[in-house]
Amino acid sequence: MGYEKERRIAELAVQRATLLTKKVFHEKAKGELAKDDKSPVTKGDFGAQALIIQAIAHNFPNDEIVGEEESSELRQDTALRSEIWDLVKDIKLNDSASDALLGGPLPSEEAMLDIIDKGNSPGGPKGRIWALDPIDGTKGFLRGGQYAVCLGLIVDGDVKVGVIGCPNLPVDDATSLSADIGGNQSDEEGKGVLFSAVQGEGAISRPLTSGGLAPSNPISMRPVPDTSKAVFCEGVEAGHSNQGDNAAVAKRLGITAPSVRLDSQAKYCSIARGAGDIYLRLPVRKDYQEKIWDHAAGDLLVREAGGQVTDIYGKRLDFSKGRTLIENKGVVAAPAALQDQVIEAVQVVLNLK
Ligand SMILES: Nc1ncnc2c1ncn2[C@@H]1O[C@H](COP(=O)(O)O)[C@@H](O)[C@H]1OP(=O)(O)O
Ligand SMILES: [Mg+2]
Ligand SMILES: [Mg+2]
Ligand SMILES: [Mg+2]
Repeated sequence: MGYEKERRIAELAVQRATLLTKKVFHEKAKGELAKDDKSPVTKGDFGAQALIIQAIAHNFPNDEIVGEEESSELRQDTALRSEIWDLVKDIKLNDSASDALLGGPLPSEEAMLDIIDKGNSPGGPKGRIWALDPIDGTKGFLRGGQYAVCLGLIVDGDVKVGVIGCPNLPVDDATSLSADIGGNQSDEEGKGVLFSAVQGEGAISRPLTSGGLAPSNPISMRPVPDTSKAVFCEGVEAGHSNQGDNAAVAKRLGITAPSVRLDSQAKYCSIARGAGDIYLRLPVRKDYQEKIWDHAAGDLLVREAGGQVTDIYGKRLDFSKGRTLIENKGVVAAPAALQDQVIEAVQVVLNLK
Protein backbone atom coordinates (compact mmCIF):
# COMPACT_ATOMS: atom_id res chain seq x y z
CA MET A 1 0.00 0.00 0.00
CA GLY A 2 1.51 3.32 -1.01
CA TYR A 3 1.21 6.70 0.68
CA GLU A 4 -0.22 5.22 3.88
CA LYS A 5 1.44 7.75 6.16
CA GLU A 6 0.55 10.65 3.86
CA ARG A 7 -3.12 9.62 3.82
CA ARG A 8 -3.26 9.22 7.60
CA ILE A 9 -1.56 12.54 8.35
CA ALA A 10 -3.70 14.34 5.77
CA GLU A 11 -6.90 12.83 7.21
CA LEU A 12 -5.98 13.75 10.77
CA ALA A 13 -4.79 17.23 9.78
CA VAL A 14 -8.05 17.91 7.92
CA GLN A 15 -10.10 16.46 10.79
CA ARG A 16 -8.28 18.70 13.28
CA ALA A 17 -8.77 21.77 11.06
CA THR A 18 -12.52 21.13 10.92
CA LEU A 19 -12.64 21.55 14.71
CA LEU A 20 -11.61 25.15 14.10
CA THR A 21 -13.81 25.76 11.06
CA LYS A 22 -16.85 24.40 12.92
CA LYS A 23 -16.24 26.83 15.77
CA VAL A 24 -16.03 29.78 13.39
CA PHE A 25 -19.07 28.49 11.44
CA HIS A 26 -21.19 29.04 14.56
CA GLU A 27 -19.75 32.45 15.39
CA LYS A 28 -21.65 35.50 14.24
CA ALA A 29 -18.50 37.49 13.50
CA LYS A 30 -16.39 35.25 11.28
CA GLY A 31 -13.68 37.88 10.66
CA GLU A 32 -14.65 38.27 7.02
CA LEU A 33 -12.31 40.22 4.73
CA ALA A 34 -12.41 40.76 0.97
CA LYS A 35 -9.28 39.70 -0.91
CA ASP A 36 -7.84 41.50 -3.95
CA ASP A 37 -10.01 39.41 -6.28
CA LYS A 38 -13.07 40.44 -4.15
CA SER A 39 -13.56 36.89 -2.86
CA PRO A 40 -14.10 36.50 0.91
CA VAL A 41 -11.69 35.03 3.47
CA THR A 42 -12.40 34.43 7.18
CA LYS A 43 -10.74 33.51 10.45
CA GLY A 44 -11.63 29.94 9.53
CA ASP A 45 -9.64 29.98 6.26
CA PHE A 46 -6.50 31.44 7.87
CA GLY A 47 -6.69 29.26 10.99
CA ALA A 48 -7.29 26.02 9.09
CA GLN A 49 -4.40 26.79 6.71
CA ALA A 50 -2.03 27.36 9.68
CA LEU A 51 -3.04 24.10 11.40
CA ILE A 52 -2.78 21.95 8.28
CA ILE A 53 0.56 23.36 7.14
CA GLN A 54 1.94 22.83 10.66
CA ALA A 55 1.03 19.13 10.42
CA ILE A 56 2.50 18.70 6.93
CA ALA A 57 5.72 20.56 7.78
CA HIS A 58 6.15 18.46 10.93
CA ASN A 59 5.80 15.16 9.07
CA PHE A 60 7.17 15.96 5.62
CA PRO A 61 9.55 18.90 6.06
CA ASN A 62 10.89 18.78 2.51
CA ASP A 63 7.52 18.88 0.77
CA GLU A 64 6.20 22.03 -0.89
CA ILE A 65 2.74 23.46 -0.29
CA VAL A 66 0.44 25.39 -2.61
CA GLY A 67 -2.03 26.93 -0.14
CA GLU A 68 -4.79 29.35 -1.09
CA GLU A 69 -4.21 31.92 1.67
CA GLU A 70 -1.28 34.15 2.63
CA SER A 71 -0.66 36.31 5.69
CA SER A 72 -0.16 39.87 4.38
CA GLU A 73 -3.60 41.12 5.57
CA LEU A 74 -2.95 39.64 9.02
CA ARG A 75 0.43 41.33 9.34
CA GLN A 76 -1.47 44.65 9.22
CA ASP A 77 -4.64 43.66 11.07
CA THR A 78 -3.27 42.76 14.50
CA ALA A 79 -6.73 42.47 16.08
CA LEU A 80 -7.88 39.86 13.57
CA ARG A 81 -4.53 38.08 13.87
CA SER A 82 -4.97 37.76 17.66
CA GLU A 83 -8.52 36.46 17.26
CA ILE A 84 -7.23 33.77 14.90
CA TRP A 85 -4.39 32.90 17.25
CA ASP A 86 -6.87 32.58 20.13
CA LEU A 87 -8.68 29.92 18.13
CA VAL A 88 -5.62 28.15 16.70
CA LYS A 89 -3.72 27.79 19.96
CA ASP A 90 -6.50 25.79 21.63
CA ILE A 91 -7.36 23.38 18.81
CA LYS A 92 -6.38 19.79 19.34
CA LEU A 93 -7.80 16.34 18.63
CA ASN A 94 -9.18 14.79 21.78
CA ASP A 95 -7.22 11.61 21.10
CA SER A 96 -3.70 12.32 22.33
CA ALA A 97 -1.99 9.68 20.16
CA SER A 98 -3.60 11.11 17.01
CA ASP A 99 -2.91 14.70 18.05
CA ALA A 100 0.75 13.90 18.75
CA LEU A 101 1.16 12.72 15.13
CA LEU A 102 0.45 16.28 13.97
CA GLY A 103 3.35 17.84 15.84
CA GLY A 104 1.54 19.54 18.68
CA PRO A 105 0.39 23.15 18.94
CA LEU A 106 1.84 26.00 16.90
CA PRO A 107 4.71 27.76 18.72
CA SER A 108 3.46 31.38 18.68
CA GLU A 109 1.27 34.02 17.02
CA GLU A 110 4.26 35.30 15.02
CA ALA A 111 5.19 31.80 13.89
CA MET A 112 1.58 31.26 12.79
CA LEU A 113 2.01 33.94 10.10
CA ASP A 114 5.18 32.34 8.75
CA ILE A 115 3.50 28.94 8.77
CA ILE A 116 0.56 30.29 6.74
CA ASP A 117 3.09 31.65 4.22
CA LYS A 118 4.69 28.24 3.72
CA GLY A 119 1.77 27.74 1.35
CA ASN A 120 3.48 29.95 -1.23
CA SER A 121 4.99 27.27 -3.49
CA PRO A 122 4.65 28.08 -7.20
CA GLY A 123 3.74 24.42 -7.85
CA GLY A 124 4.96 22.75 -11.04
CA PRO A 125 5.82 19.44 -12.68
CA LYS A 126 8.44 18.03 -10.30
CA GLY A 127 8.53 16.81 -6.71
CA ARG A 128 6.03 16.45 -3.88
CA ILE A 129 3.56 19.34 -3.66
CA TRP A 130 0.53 19.55 -1.39
CA ALA A 131 -2.46 21.55 -2.70
CA LEU A 132 -4.41 23.02 0.22
CA ASP A 133 -7.78 24.77 0.28
CA PRO A 134 -8.37 25.42 3.99
CA ILE A 135 -12.01 26.37 3.36
CA ASP A 136 -13.36 25.64 -0.08
CA GLY A 137 -16.68 27.33 -0.71
CA THR A 138 -16.12 30.24 1.66
CA LYS A 139 -19.34 31.79 0.35
CA GLY A 140 -21.23 28.65 1.39
CA PHE A 141 -19.47 28.75 4.76
CA LEU A 142 -20.64 32.35 5.28
CA ARG A 143 -24.17 31.55 4.08
CA GLY A 144 -24.55 28.58 6.43
CA GLY A 145 -24.33 26.02 3.60
CA GLN A 146 -21.79 23.45 2.48
CA TYR A 147 -18.03 23.93 2.60
CA ALA A 148 -15.02 21.61 2.53
CA VAL A 149 -11.48 21.43 3.89
CA CYS A 150 -9.39 20.03 1.04
CA LEU A 151 -5.87 18.62 0.81
CA GLY A 152 -4.22 16.78 -2.08
CA LEU A 153 -0.70 15.47 -2.57
CA ILE A 154 0.65 15.89 -6.10
CA VAL A 155 3.83 13.98 -6.99
CA ASP A 156 5.54 14.86 -10.27
CA GLY A 157 2.31 16.44 -11.50
CA ASP A 158 0.05 13.51 -10.58
CA VAL A 159 -2.44 13.51 -7.67
CA LYS A 160 -1.53 10.59 -5.37
CA VAL A 161 -3.57 11.35 -2.23
CA GLY A 162 -6.80 13.32 -1.81
CA VAL A 163 -8.57 14.16 1.45
CA ILE A 164 -11.72 16.25 1.87
CA GLY A 165 -13.55 17.04 5.10
CA CYS A 166 -17.20 18.12 4.74
CA PRO A 167 -18.57 19.11 8.16
CA ASN A 168 -22.09 19.76 6.85
CA LEU A 169 -22.69 16.73 4.62
CA PRO A 170 -24.95 13.99 6.04
CA VAL A 171 -23.00 10.96 7.28
CA ASP A 172 -25.41 8.61 5.56
CA ASP A 173 -24.71 8.39 1.82
CA ALA A 174 -28.32 7.50 1.10
CA THR A 175 -29.87 10.60 2.69
CA SER A 176 -27.66 13.08 0.83
CA LEU A 177 -29.76 13.21 -2.31
CA SER A 178 -33.05 13.91 -0.60
CA ALA A 179 -31.82 16.04 2.29
CA ASP A 180 -31.73 19.81 2.03
CA ILE A 181 -27.97 19.67 1.81
CA GLY A 182 -27.42 23.07 0.28
CA GLY A 183 -29.53 24.92 2.78
CA ASN A 184 -29.10 26.18 6.29
CA GLN A 185 -27.02 23.84 8.40
CA SER A 186 -27.43 24.98 11.97
CA ASP A 187 -28.19 21.42 13.14
CA GLU A 188 -25.03 19.27 13.13
CA GLU A 189 -26.67 16.03 14.25
CA GLY A 190 -25.65 13.19 11.90
CA LYS A 191 -23.40 15.44 9.81
CA GLY A 192 -19.70 15.56 9.00
CA VAL A 193 -17.86 13.25 6.58
CA LEU A 194 -14.16 12.72 5.86
CA PHE A 195 -13.41 11.43 2.36
CA SER A 196 -10.08 10.13 1.10
CA ALA A 197 -8.45 8.38 -1.82
CA VAL A 198 -5.02 7.08 -2.73
CA GLN A 199 -4.18 6.52 -6.38
CA GLY A 200 -4.88 2.91 -7.36
CA GLU A 201 -6.49 2.03 -4.01
CA GLY A 202 -10.06 3.27 -4.30
CA ALA A 203 -11.99 5.88 -2.34
CA ILE A 204 -13.33 5.71 1.22
CA SER A 205 -15.33 7.80 3.65
CA ARG A 206 -15.77 7.87 7.41
CA PRO A 207 -17.62 10.11 9.85
CA LEU A 208 -15.65 13.16 10.99
CA THR A 209 -14.84 12.98 14.71
CA SER A 210 -13.15 15.27 17.22
CA GLY A 211 -10.56 12.59 18.10
CA GLY A 212 -8.98 9.71 16.18
CA LEU A 213 -10.11 8.44 12.78
CA ALA A 214 -13.45 6.58 12.72
CA PRO A 215 -13.80 3.28 10.83
CA SER A 216 -14.06 3.76 7.06
CA ASN A 217 -16.23 2.38 4.25
CA PRO A 218 -15.39 2.11 0.56
CA ILE A 219 -17.43 4.46 -1.63
CA SER A 220 -18.24 4.37 -5.32
CA MET A 221 -20.29 6.18 -7.92
CA ARG A 222 -23.76 4.81 -8.68
CA PRO A 223 -24.30 2.73 -11.78
CA VAL A 224 -26.42 4.89 -14.11
CA PRO A 225 -28.10 2.95 -16.93
CA ASP A 226 -28.29 5.99 -19.21
CA THR A 227 -27.71 9.71 -18.99
CA SER A 228 -31.41 10.55 -18.70
CA LYS A 229 -31.45 8.87 -15.25
CA ALA A 230 -28.52 10.94 -13.96
CA VAL A 231 -28.64 13.69 -11.34
CA PHE A 232 -26.48 16.79 -11.68
CA CYS A 233 -24.51 18.30 -8.82
CA GLU A 234 -23.72 21.93 -9.36
CA GLY A 235 -22.62 25.04 -7.51
CA VAL A 236 -24.84 27.54 -5.76
CA GLU A 237 -22.96 30.64 -6.91
CA ALA A 238 -23.93 31.78 -10.40
CA GLY A 239 -20.59 33.59 -10.69
CA HIS A 240 -18.56 30.36 -10.41
CA SER A 241 -20.10 28.23 -13.13
CA ASN A 242 -22.55 28.86 -15.94
CA GLN A 243 -25.89 27.60 -14.68
CA GLY A 244 -27.70 28.38 -17.94
CA ASP A 245 -25.26 26.24 -19.93
CA ASN A 246 -25.49 23.51 -17.28
CA ALA A 247 -29.27 23.45 -17.73
CA ALA A 248 -28.92 23.24 -21.52
CA VAL A 249 -26.56 20.27 -21.17
CA ALA A 250 -28.98 18.55 -18.78
CA LYS A 251 -31.76 19.01 -21.31
CA ARG A 252 -29.66 17.53 -24.14
CA LEU A 253 -28.91 14.50 -21.96
CA GLY A 254 -32.62 14.01 -21.23
CA ILE A 255 -32.21 14.74 -17.53
CA THR A 256 -35.40 15.81 -15.80
CA ALA A 257 -34.43 15.47 -12.10
CA PRO A 258 -33.58 18.81 -10.48
CA SER A 259 -29.88 19.51 -9.82
CA VAL A 260 -28.50 19.11 -6.31
CA ARG A 261 -26.89 22.47 -5.57
CA LEU A 262 -24.05 22.72 -3.11
CA ASP A 263 -20.95 24.80 -2.58
CA SER A 264 -17.36 23.54 -2.66
CA GLN A 265 -15.69 20.22 -3.48
CA ALA A 266 -18.59 18.61 -1.58
CA LYS A 267 -19.86 18.19 -5.18
CA TYR A 268 -16.99 15.83 -6.05
CA CYS A 269 -17.61 14.01 -2.75
CA SER A 270 -21.32 13.68 -3.41
CA ILE A 271 -20.97 12.10 -6.83
CA ALA A 272 -18.13 9.86 -5.54
CA ARG A 273 -20.57 8.38 -2.97
CA GLY A 274 -23.51 8.10 -5.39
CA ALA A 275 -25.43 11.11 -4.07
CA GLY A 276 -25.68 12.60 -7.55
CA ASP A 277 -23.85 11.51 -10.69
CA ILE A 278 -22.48 14.35 -12.80
CA TYR A 279 -20.62 17.52 -11.74
CA LEU A 280 -20.43 20.27 -14.33
CA ARG A 281 -18.43 23.45 -13.87
CA LEU A 282 -18.83 25.29 -17.14
CA PRO A 283 -16.82 28.49 -17.55
CA VAL A 284 -18.47 31.83 -16.84
CA ARG A 285 -15.54 33.97 -17.94
CA LYS A 286 -12.95 33.23 -20.61
CA ASP A 287 -10.06 34.47 -18.48
CA TYR A 288 -10.74 32.58 -15.20
CA GLN A 289 -8.09 30.00 -14.40
CA GLU A 290 -9.25 27.28 -11.99
CA LYS A 291 -6.93 26.83 -8.99
CA ILE A 292 -5.25 23.48 -8.28
CA TRP A 293 -6.43 23.52 -4.63
CA ASP A 294 -10.05 23.70 -5.82
CA HIS A 295 -9.78 20.38 -7.70
CA ALA A 296 -6.78 18.17 -6.80
CA ALA A 297 -8.37 16.13 -4.00
CA GLY A 298 -11.80 15.94 -5.69
CA ASP A 299 -10.32 14.88 -9.03
CA LEU A 300 -8.62 11.83 -7.45
CA LEU A 301 -11.60 10.99 -5.23
CA VAL A 302 -13.97 10.79 -8.20
CA ARG A 303 -11.56 8.85 -10.40
CA GLU A 304 -10.91 6.33 -7.62
CA ALA A 305 -14.67 5.96 -7.10
CA GLY A 306 -15.19 4.91 -10.75
CA GLY A 307 -15.57 8.28 -12.41
CA GLN A 308 -13.73 10.34 -14.99
CA VAL A 309 -12.79 14.01 -14.58
CA THR A 310 -11.84 16.18 -17.55
CA ASP A 311 -12.21 19.72 -18.79
CA ILE A 312 -14.79 20.78 -21.40
CA TYR A 313 -12.48 19.51 -24.18
CA GLY A 314 -12.28 16.03 -22.61
CA LYS A 315 -8.69 16.62 -21.41
CA ARG A 316 -7.63 15.34 -17.97
CA LEU A 317 -6.96 18.11 -15.44
CA ASP A 318 -3.25 18.99 -15.53
CA PHE A 319 -1.90 19.74 -12.05
CA SER A 320 1.71 20.14 -13.25
CA LYS A 321 1.46 23.71 -14.59
CA GLY A 322 1.75 25.74 -11.40
CA ARG A 323 -0.88 27.13 -9.03
CA THR A 324 -3.64 27.14 -11.63
CA LEU A 325 -5.07 24.71 -14.18
CA ILE A 326 -3.86 26.96 -16.98
CA GLU A 327 -4.13 24.20 -19.61
CA ASN A 328 -7.79 23.40 -18.79
CA LYS A 329 -11.17 25.09 -19.15
CA GLY A 330 -14.07 24.12 -16.91
CA VAL A 331 -14.63 20.73 -15.30
CA VAL A 332 -16.79 17.76 -16.28
CA ALA A 333 -16.95 14.83 -13.85
CA ALA A 334 -19.17 11.81 -14.51
CA PRO A 335 -19.30 8.01 -14.23
CA ALA A 336 -16.54 6.76 -16.58
CA ALA A 337 -19.06 4.99 -18.85
CA LEU A 338 -21.02 8.24 -19.45
CA GLN A 339 -18.15 10.70 -19.74
CA ASP A 340 -17.95 10.71 -23.57
CA GLN A 341 -21.67 11.39 -23.92
CA VAL A 342 -21.54 14.19 -21.37
CA ILE A 343 -18.55 15.81 -23.08
CA GLU A 344 -20.35 15.55 -26.44
CA ALA A 345 -23.39 17.38 -24.99
CA VAL A 346 -21.18 20.03 -23.36
CA GLN A 347 -19.41 20.67 -26.65
CA VAL A 348 -22.64 21.05 -28.60
CA VAL A 349 -24.06 23.47 -26.00
CA LEU A 350 -20.84 25.53 -25.90
CA ASN A 351 -20.60 25.54 -29.73
CA LEU A 352 -17.21 23.82 -29.63
CA LYS A 353 -18.12 21.51 -32.49
N1 LIG B 1 -15.05 33.49 -11.06
C1 LIG B 1 -14.92 32.25 -10.57
N2 LIG B 1 -15.11 31.17 -11.35
C2 LIG B 1 -14.99 29.94 -10.87
N3 LIG B 1 -14.65 29.66 -9.57
C3 LIG B 1 -14.44 30.70 -8.74
C4 LIG B 1 -14.57 32.04 -9.17
N4 LIG B 1 -14.31 32.85 -8.14
C5 LIG B 1 -14.03 32.06 -7.09
N5 LIG B 1 -14.11 30.76 -7.43
C6 LIG B 1 -13.86 29.59 -6.58
O1 LIG B 1 -14.87 28.62 -6.77
C7 LIG B 1 -14.88 27.78 -5.62
C8 LIG B 1 -16.24 27.57 -5.09
O2 LIG B 1 -16.97 27.02 -6.08
P1 LIG B 1 -18.45 26.61 -5.87
O3 LIG B 1 -19.26 27.80 -6.22
O4 LIG B 1 -18.59 25.48 -6.82
O5 LIG B 1 -18.58 26.23 -4.45
C9 LIG B 1 -14.10 28.46 -4.60
O6 LIG B 1 -12.84 27.84 -4.52
C10 LIG B 1 -13.99 29.84 -5.10
O7 LIG B 1 -12.94 30.42 -4.52
P2 LIG B 1 -12.81 30.48 -2.88
O8 LIG B 1 -12.00 29.25 -2.45
O9 LIG B 1 -12.10 31.72 -2.72
O10 LIG B 1 -14.23 30.45 -2.26
MG1 LIG C 1 -11.17 31.63 -1.17
MG1 LIG D 1 -11.77 26.93 -3.10
MG1 LIG E 1 -10.78 28.49 -0.09
